[in-house]
Amino acid sequence: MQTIETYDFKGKKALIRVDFNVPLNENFEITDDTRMRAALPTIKKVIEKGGSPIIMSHLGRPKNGPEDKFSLKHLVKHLSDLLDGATVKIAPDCIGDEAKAMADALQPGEVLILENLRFYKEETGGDEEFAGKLAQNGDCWINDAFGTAHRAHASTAVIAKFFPNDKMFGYVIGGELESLDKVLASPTRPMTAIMGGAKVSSKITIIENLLDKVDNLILGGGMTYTFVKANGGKVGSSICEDDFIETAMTIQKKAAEKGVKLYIATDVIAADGFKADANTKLAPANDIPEGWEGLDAGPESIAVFKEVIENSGTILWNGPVGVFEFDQFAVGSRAVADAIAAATKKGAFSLIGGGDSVACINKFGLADEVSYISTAGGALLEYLEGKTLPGVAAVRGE
Ligand SMILES: Nc1ncnc2c1ncn2[C@@H]1O[C@H](COP(=O)(O)OP(=O)(O)OP(=O)(O)O)[C@@H](O)[C@H]1O
Ligand SMILES: O=C(O)[C@H](O)COP(=O)(O)O
Repeated sequence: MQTIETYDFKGKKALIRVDFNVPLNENFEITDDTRMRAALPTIKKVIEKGGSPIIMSHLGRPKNGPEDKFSLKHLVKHLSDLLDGATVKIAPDCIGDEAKAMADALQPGEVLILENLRFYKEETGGDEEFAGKLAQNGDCWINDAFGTAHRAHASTAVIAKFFPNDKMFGYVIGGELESLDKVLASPTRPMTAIMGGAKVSSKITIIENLLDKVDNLILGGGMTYTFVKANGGKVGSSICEDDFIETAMTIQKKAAEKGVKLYIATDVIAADGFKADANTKLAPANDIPEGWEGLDAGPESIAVFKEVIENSGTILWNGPVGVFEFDQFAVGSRAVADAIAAATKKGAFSLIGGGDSVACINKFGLADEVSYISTAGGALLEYLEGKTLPGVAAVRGE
């Protein structure tokens, strides 16, 4: 299999599928450029080895063809800044004569971005003819979009057949797989997963699968209350998914059978509304008054979480343990982030994934103090579930 290191890029046009699906504010300014920064080593390497990078990405989920707010033109200036002022051009379309002409005319050191792939429904439809048209813009294909690797789209998977001997992973996917495989295959024990956040239903299967891998499982944030209710507790108006109470019971039973230690928040900061300036009170997690909802972990839970995390060899964090966006409910997530940083300093391997979890660690300024930050949300979780990701399989020729 080719790699960026071995491949000869000299004079070649390298089609790089990246995940530049970054958040934009109402003025089309990028509010978190983690995914763009992550792709820089791959882009720079292609340039350094004499190739011309041609960037392909989606942005958002446009449904009806081209739409200004989903245009990748909003990213051009910032990419140029990140590349120390390199010339970055944008083609008005991702396929067709004009895009091809612009790709052909690229000078050494210049970068071309093709317009949003999802302006064509053929992209998400995995259309082979469309993939072939994209392929005409380059001599090789680098897949570096880990965040989109769980999608079998034209540019993430189908395009591979047009480059049987000229396809490879970029550094983002390479790094993500290496880090995730390390967590999954040979974790330094004890291994601890912290699962919080708000998406109980979409993450509960992952929790079940994680029981085969971890020694400790911390359940916090919005994840707490379905479990508390399953155990007969009163959760007030906390986020809770009644349809998954049965699953929560099964998970607890399985954890006991497998010897996995489960730590569910025992005390919480309850609020009288989902807002930054809500009134608060400390409450037992299983006795939250009607009209109140748990929005952060309490001091007793935080102390236990910290102790477990700081004595772990491998740590996986997905989902904040409180509504960290509101400062008064960020205490638990801050404590978890600090404990992860402390454990990492002592030699633990720490991996953080998920859009809000990454925003959380960035907010606390601790991104440099953890071992690895994943650029992926859904793709990371599917990989952790043991699923084959189409974007990975396509490069490997599986
Ligand atoms: N107790 C709680 N009640 C309600 N919401 C909570 C609670 N604790 C955390 N949250 C919210 O959960 C959200 C994050 O959940 P989510 O499961 O989406 O995590 P994530 O890291 O973004 O992962 P993904 O990328 O898979 O979405 C945050 O916005 C946070 O405010
Ligand atoms: O943000 C993401 O998770 C990726 O960019 C994939 O986006 P999608 O869920 O719209 O396919």
